[in-house]
Amino acid sequence: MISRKQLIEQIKQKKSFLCVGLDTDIEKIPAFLKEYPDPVFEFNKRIIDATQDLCISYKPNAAFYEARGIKGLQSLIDTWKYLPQDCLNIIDAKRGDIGNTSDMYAKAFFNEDASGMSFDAITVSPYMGQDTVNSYLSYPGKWVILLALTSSAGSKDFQYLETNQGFLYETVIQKANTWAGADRMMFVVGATKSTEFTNIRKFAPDNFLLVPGVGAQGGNLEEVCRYGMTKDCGLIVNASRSIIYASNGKDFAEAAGAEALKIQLQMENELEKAGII
Ligand SMILES: O=c1ccn([C@@H]2O[C@H](COP(=O)(O)O)[C@@H](O)[C@H]2O)c(=O)[nH]1
Repeated sequence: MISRKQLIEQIKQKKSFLCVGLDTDIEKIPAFLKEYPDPVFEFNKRIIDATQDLCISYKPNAAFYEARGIKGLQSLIDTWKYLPQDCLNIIDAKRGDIGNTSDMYAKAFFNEDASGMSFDAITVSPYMGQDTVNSYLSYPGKWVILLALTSSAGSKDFQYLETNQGFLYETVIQKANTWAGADRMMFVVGATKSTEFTNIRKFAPDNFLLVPGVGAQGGNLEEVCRYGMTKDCGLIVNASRSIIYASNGKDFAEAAGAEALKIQLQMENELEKAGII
């Protein structure tokens, strides 16, 4: 469990607001790891060892684990157990369903006694409304990270539709902020949408934003910070492929560490510019 206060402290202490995405594809990891009983866990473990001083968050994407059935679930459980407890550990699951089904999703990812895992935060789709989000909020101290303006090209299909209260994504943010405070609710905003951050801050002045899309998707970290950073930082910027697949050789963990360090140094610079550290 990590509170807003602890998150802000971690950012200042580590001079970083980096989230390392564990989108671990068994087809893409170095061949020599296949000798280990669980190559995916071994890969994640070494990535975590190489990056934990440089980031404040980890985000396994559930799809990469669920796609491998029982073995994948075991890799996810073992990875969760290995994640540093001072980091905000996010399961990127993008769930959303009626209440009793959401209760089961929440149990799967938040209730260690039931499933063997208890992440600090989960990504959730807002499409089905408040009753479908309450299940996650009923776990004290856990975070909901609601999809608002995604990094995908298809974000234009629905998220920019006009509603009585502006674009649909603006309505999502305004409504969801009546469901929980900025100590429990975050929003996903893609780094590829950096020019929208000024607008988003009108509706989400205090919320942390989970920002995927730097690295492999080409988002610009400096612009994200210019338009999206708050006095507490307010940003958790994710990079997955650019870090974890920085090398496909024996040096993959070292290369991941070097890539994470590059981003952390940029972040340190941005935090200094903003007078946060
Ligand atoms: O709008 C969104 C929401 C989630 N994602 C997820 O973030 C990572 C990005 O990975 P990269 O390799 O750094 O591109 C991945 O898990 C996506 O599912 C997103 O990209 N955009």
